[in-house]
Amino acid sequence: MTQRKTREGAREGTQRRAQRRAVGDDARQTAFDFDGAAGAPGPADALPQSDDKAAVTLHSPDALSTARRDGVAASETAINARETAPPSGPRSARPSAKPSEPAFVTDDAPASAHSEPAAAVRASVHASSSARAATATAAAAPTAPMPAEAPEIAFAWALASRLGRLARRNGADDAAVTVVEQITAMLGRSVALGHVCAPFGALCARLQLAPAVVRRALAAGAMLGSDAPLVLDPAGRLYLARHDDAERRLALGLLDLLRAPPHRRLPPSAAPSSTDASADTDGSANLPSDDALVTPPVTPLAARLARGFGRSEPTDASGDVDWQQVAAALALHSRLAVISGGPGTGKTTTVAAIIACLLDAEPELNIALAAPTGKAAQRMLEALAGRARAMPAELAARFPTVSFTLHRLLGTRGDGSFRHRRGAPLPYDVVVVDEASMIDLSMAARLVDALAPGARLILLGDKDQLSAVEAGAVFAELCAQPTLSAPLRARFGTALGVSPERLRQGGSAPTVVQPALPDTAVWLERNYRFGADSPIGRVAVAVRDGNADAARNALSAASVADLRDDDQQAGALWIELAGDGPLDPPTIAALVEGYAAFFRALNDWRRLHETAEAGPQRDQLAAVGDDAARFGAATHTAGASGGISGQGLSNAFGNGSSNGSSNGASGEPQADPNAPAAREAALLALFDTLARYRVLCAVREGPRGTHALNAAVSARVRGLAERLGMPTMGGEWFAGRAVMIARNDYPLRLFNGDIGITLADGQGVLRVYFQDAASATGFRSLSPAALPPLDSAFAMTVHKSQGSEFDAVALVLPSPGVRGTSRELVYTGITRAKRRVALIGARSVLEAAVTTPTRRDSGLLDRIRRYRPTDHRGGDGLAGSKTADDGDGDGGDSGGEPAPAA
Ligand SMILES: Nc1ncnc2c1ncn2[C@@H]1O[C@H](COP(=O)(O)OP(=O)(O)OP(=O)(O)O)[C@@H](O)[C@H]1O
Repeated sequence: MTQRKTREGAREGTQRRAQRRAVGDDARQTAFDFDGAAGAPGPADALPQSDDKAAVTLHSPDALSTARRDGVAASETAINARETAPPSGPRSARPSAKPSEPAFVTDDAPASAHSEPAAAVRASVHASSSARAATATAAAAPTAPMPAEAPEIAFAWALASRLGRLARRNGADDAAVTVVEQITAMLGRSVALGHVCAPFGALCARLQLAPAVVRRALAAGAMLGSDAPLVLDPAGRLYLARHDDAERRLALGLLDLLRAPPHRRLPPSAAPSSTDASADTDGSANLPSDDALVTPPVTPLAARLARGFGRSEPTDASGDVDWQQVAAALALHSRLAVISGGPGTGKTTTVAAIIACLLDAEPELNIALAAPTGKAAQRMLEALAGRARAMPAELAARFPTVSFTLHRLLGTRGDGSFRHRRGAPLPYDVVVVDEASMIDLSMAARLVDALAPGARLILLGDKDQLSAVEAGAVFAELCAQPTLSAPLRARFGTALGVSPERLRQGGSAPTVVQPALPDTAVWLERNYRFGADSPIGRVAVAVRDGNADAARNALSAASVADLRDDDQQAGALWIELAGDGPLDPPTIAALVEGYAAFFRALNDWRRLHETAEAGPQRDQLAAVGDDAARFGAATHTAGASGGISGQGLSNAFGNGSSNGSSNGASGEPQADPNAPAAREAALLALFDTLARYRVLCAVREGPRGTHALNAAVSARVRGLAERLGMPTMGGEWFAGRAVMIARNDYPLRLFNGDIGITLADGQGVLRVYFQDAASATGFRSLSPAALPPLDSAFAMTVHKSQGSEFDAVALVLPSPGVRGTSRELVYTGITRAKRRVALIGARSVLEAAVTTPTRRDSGLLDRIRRYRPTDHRGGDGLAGSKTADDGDGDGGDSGGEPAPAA
């Protein structure tokens, strides 16, 4: 008996794990967590191997982001997984069963399958063959080879296939399974494109099926309800359960942040006593003061801000509203501050002032700096360290000295869970996150969950940049309506000496509907770096505003020859490229020459490792220079060689000015080659010069994608390395190859986006060098064979460039007709440039991108509004709202959707 129960439990456990895998859930995503109710876990190998493999490949968050980034590769992975998945039901109903079978078409379902929903489905389906065809094309994956740019189709197909099988196992008949497949294919496609949810009514309309029919089919497959893979919310949004769970936790967490004022994590006995709010002389005596809990004695807000910003006067002499100060005041007041601004609008300046104000009041405050990528985290730390140096020494000494990636901050474990979460919070009083527009929904929920009670969260970012690769646009949503309540406007207006009426922005006029999260967001719109008349600033604003004419006017028409300008004159260039094929050789040669300073630094490194006399080296260089000069002459005259020009190469290798290398790029090396300092200086010069310039692409694939351009640039660099006698290894490794890590590797402490440079070590062996703040030298090197997946880094996607800045950027638009550009992408690419940006492509592509903003479906703000009214129930009001929402799976059936049509 006991044995039978154990076997049954094991079977049930296996089944439940299989279900969970089927929708790509994992132990962290608890909304669809069967374990609480499951029997004893079954043997791990109970599932067919192919089933396991497919589920893991297709649905882990990493897989989805990889799918979106990797185009063909991901599609192929998904297809392989689909094709290796075992059959699970009658052949006629399996979308994956037969390549030639049109996916998601119900006509050939067996007649015996007719249930009531099946009959309705069948009737609708017969009436809508064109809709079926459209659906199969747009959402459900075709069985023909996938187009390279359609990883979302592969994901949609795989999800549909999984959930179709799950529905069948749950007892749905063929027709209901077909509906499940169709609707989940469309949902999967939306999710893969970054939406958190999809409008159920619109999905039904596209299928030309009544919502009631679809709901009954979903119910027949046990797709909705407790522990089910899908959730339909009261407003008619269809979610994957894990996204519903993440959105719910995030909404509740954000409301929780706003419910109580900030306070420190001090034990009660050590906590400072409260201070009378009336001591605050800035006119806010009736407001609950943030200072009351944390800062005895309270300093007037105006004085605090003036000190934090290092000004003698609190108010802006021009009489304009100083939104940096407003943002800082908000961050001091509230536990949540969302500060959005483009590059150069003063986000770093503002957050430095906020930290100074907080540390000034509470020297022991624990502050964490974090960002979604290692690069962005490092940039923030360096920028803040720079600001701290201008502050009083005792204050500067208390500034944070480390920064984290979000994964590191939260403590990613090998099994994919996180050390810090609700119940095991982060040991910080303040968490500052830069580049927050890159945070997806799941990470945002985890971050908010992991905050200590009373801790503050300060999010910095640019709402107009690309959103996260994964589902969600949390940052843009949170700062969509930057609205200050009347009491705060009064308080801040008094402190800053401006009328409260002027403290409105983003169209937050009095008539605007109440925002979901007032008193949390501020936009910084004045650009202190570019100035109103700078070409980069003008074109960035025009693109941001969707004004294609203004964008065109702000760009200067240029030719490929202008790209060769090694001095990288400031400006915003437009280089028209007709046709849709690969870039022509002169254009590629010009793009390569952008790396001239890097090549000079590379040559310095080589010289440090030469054992031969200087004479032969110069001879060798001269020979290479001659060779290239011939190439260059051909390029200039015939315009077709694709070589590096004589001018470019002679600059690159020591005959030109030495603006690339810190240890003297021209002539002989100026440092003792055996001194570690000389090696470090040469390495630093390599990283510095590499960081000055980058070729950015909208897409990876295609003739104007990163793969093609990396191959073209790499071929040139490799050729140079060979001619200089620098080592190469196999087909892809050569001295001078710049690489970018494509996947986090925690044991190696390498993270997605980390940049390395391949160089010969003292023994002439190729190693990849990385900057490493933890190392005494500032660098470390690893064997190429030890590295996680990587790409060459001479050309990178705009997505990958987020969080980085370069002096000069060449932004290559895709060929006409290739999807992948958007307003946000072009804006993000342009704003990576500090001095010069060159846009290269077809006019039609630029115009289409500028006029195509990205919109992401989400229920976050609605959910916050929905949960909010329960706030005044008292006690754990927000938790009460959770209960109301928990029933969404079933509740959705009754709320938000029209009554079932007969
Ligand atoms: N209120 C101000 N008055 C004058 N100069 C300012 C002001 N705020 C910022 N700056 C200057 O503008 C430049 C850009 O500021 P900051 O680095 O803070 O902007 P940012 O938004 O963090 O830029 P990025 O996103 O590119 O890092 C800096 O040189 C800074 O000193």
